[in-house]
Amino acid sequence: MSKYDDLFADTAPDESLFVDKGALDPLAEPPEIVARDDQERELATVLNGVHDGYLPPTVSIYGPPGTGKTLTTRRLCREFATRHDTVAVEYVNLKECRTLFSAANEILFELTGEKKGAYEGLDGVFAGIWDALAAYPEWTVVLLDEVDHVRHDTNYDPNEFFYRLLRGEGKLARDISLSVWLLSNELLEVDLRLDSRVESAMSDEAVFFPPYGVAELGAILDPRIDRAFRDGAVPDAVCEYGVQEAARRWGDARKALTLFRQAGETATERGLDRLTIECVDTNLEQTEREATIAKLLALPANHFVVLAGITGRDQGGTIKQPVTTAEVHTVIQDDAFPTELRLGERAIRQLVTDLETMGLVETWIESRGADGRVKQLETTFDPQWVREAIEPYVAESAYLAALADG
Ligand SMILES: Nc1ncnc2c1ncn2[C@@H]1O[C@H](COP(=O)(O)OP(=O)(O)OP(=O)(O)O)[C@@H](O)[C@H]1O
Repeated sequence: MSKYDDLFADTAPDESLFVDKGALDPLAEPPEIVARDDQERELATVLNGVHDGYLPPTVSIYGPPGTGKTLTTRRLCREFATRHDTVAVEYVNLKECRTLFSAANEILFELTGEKKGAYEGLDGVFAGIWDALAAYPEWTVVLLDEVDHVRHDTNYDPNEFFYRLLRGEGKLARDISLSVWLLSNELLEVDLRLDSRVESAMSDEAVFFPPYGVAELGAILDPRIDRAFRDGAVPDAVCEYGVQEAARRWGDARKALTLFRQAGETATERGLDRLTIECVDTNLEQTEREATIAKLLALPANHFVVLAGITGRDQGGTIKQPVTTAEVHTVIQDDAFPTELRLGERAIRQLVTDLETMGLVETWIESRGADGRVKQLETTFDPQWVREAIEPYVAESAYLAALADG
């Protein structure tokens, strides 16, 4: 017997509680969308506008992560398009786009399978988009997912981008009927601080996806847990407990699926023949930690600097929270940022508001008697996680580099 026979025998999942772990993969398309009847109806009503000769120039689809925005919107549009030759749907994810140019190029790529070189500029890319759409059916719906990811880049003025997309000359000249559906966590007008020129070109059509409650998460998870685990491996009480905790903490289907996968892995590692509440508890924190760190890794550098300032250490080396904006300012003002990028108190306040909107920071006002009222800041998660996510940001600032060394 080679050592690999032993190794494979050792790691073979014969004691596993799973029969089809893939059923808990959040990326796997579920056969049925459940618990989103209201949103499906709203979206279907908008699409049916083609029968009256109208689709809104924009539709905002917004809500917190893992609430089914992408799944529901894509499926509904696809189903509608297969029933109507006059309608085409294209899906573009802008998550990786760091500039206005790359975002536009990504749309072009979806339409044509090709991208333009940088020398053709934004004008060249938009010309390509209008050329492509001229050959499309009468109505085109373009779904722009994670459009909020590109917002803070120095090269990116969302106003410029949206104005071209909605009012571009090439589009108007060719009478192209384009409906741009914007998927994001926040309502874009608020989030991107769009100017009135762009706002007037957008419609106020919006569909909100709220966090899932217990009953909704249960309806999503039950069939997938059934498929994923061996018969009897997930007692009802444990299933209910996990669903309740996932709903109370997150309302996020993606995290809830991950929680049950990890809890199943824990039970298997421990040689148990069924999932226990303890297995779920062990992974609640773990799931939260992974999801938060993923969020931290996607933050623009300035936001991360402020967050690091909120989780600075005191003289004794322990992380001090809560802190005030002034304290954050003091901590990070010695930074070796180029002067023009150094963050003043006003910029810090704005960044804190962003972080609060993203659910990473909470703030409250404390009365200090004669000293007046002071705003206090605190992370909504274990501040130590900021240190765990620091590596990719280290080159951005001397302050972060010092923290990473420390
Ligand atoms: N209503 C639902 N019915 C069945 N499965 C669902 C439902 N909602 C979410 N899911 C599951 O959760 C996964 C994540 O959902 P989705 O990607 O649509 O969330 P989202 O709101 O677009 O999230 P984000 O804002 O992070 O992009 C889906 O791929 C699917 O597996």
